[in-house]
Amino acid sequence: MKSFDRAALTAMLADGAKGLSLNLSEAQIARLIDYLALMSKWNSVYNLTAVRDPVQMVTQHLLDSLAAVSAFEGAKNVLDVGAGGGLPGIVLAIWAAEAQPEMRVSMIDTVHKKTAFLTQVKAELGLSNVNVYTARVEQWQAPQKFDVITSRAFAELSDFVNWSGHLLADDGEFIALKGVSPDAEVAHLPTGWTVREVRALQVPTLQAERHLIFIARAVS
Ligand SMILES: C[S@@+](CC[C@H](N)C(=O)[O-])C[C@H]1O[C@@H](n2cnc3c(N)ncnc32)[C@H](O)[C@@H]1O
Repeated sequence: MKSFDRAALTAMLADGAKGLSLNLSEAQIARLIDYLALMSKWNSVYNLTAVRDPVQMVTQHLLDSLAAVSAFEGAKNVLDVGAGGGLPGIVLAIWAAEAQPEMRVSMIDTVHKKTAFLTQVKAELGLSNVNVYTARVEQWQAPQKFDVITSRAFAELSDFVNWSGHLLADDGEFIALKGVSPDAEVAHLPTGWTVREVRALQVPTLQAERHLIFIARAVS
């Protein structure tokens, strides 16, 4: 399906969310599809994703990000580094707006075109729980520290931690969204950091491995 068949995409997303045991409301599903429509519409201008087929976008972007959201339960102040077109940050914010209203989701990217798109998504979807920043994360001083810092398809774990560690609260944690379990990257984590958990994820309709890597400061 190359055209945007809203009803079919909505049904597919609702099925996938059930498969993840996520109790999404009709309003959450509708907002996620609105986001997909914006990404689809603006992709050629903003170069947001190589995935062009809306059906593939449901699986590879929406369900892939939704599979991770339960790991963020209880987080208050989340940063998505290298957010690009908003994955997982926008999906997390749409989920949290109803499920965790006290959560704020900040997104940072170096590319102005991408953060302009994120600002537009925030306005069009009325996501008052979102902040967008344009900067290199390693040079950025945030208004406050974050209790969770996440990324998907951003960098090796050592770079992720080295470049963003100054933004993490003392008792905070990184949650990296990865494909196959990145054992070599885990082995090369910089001193002072420890992997708390590697959690395998099952993404409905996606025939590929997915893992969440939880990293915290090592206790000395
Ligand atoms: C492969 S994309 C992934 C985008 C999104 N997370 C996703 O999964 O679709 C990596 C993103 O990281 C951004 N990026 C690269 N280096 C960065 C840095 N030092 N600070 C902030 N963003 C950076 C790029 O501009 C790009 O949008």
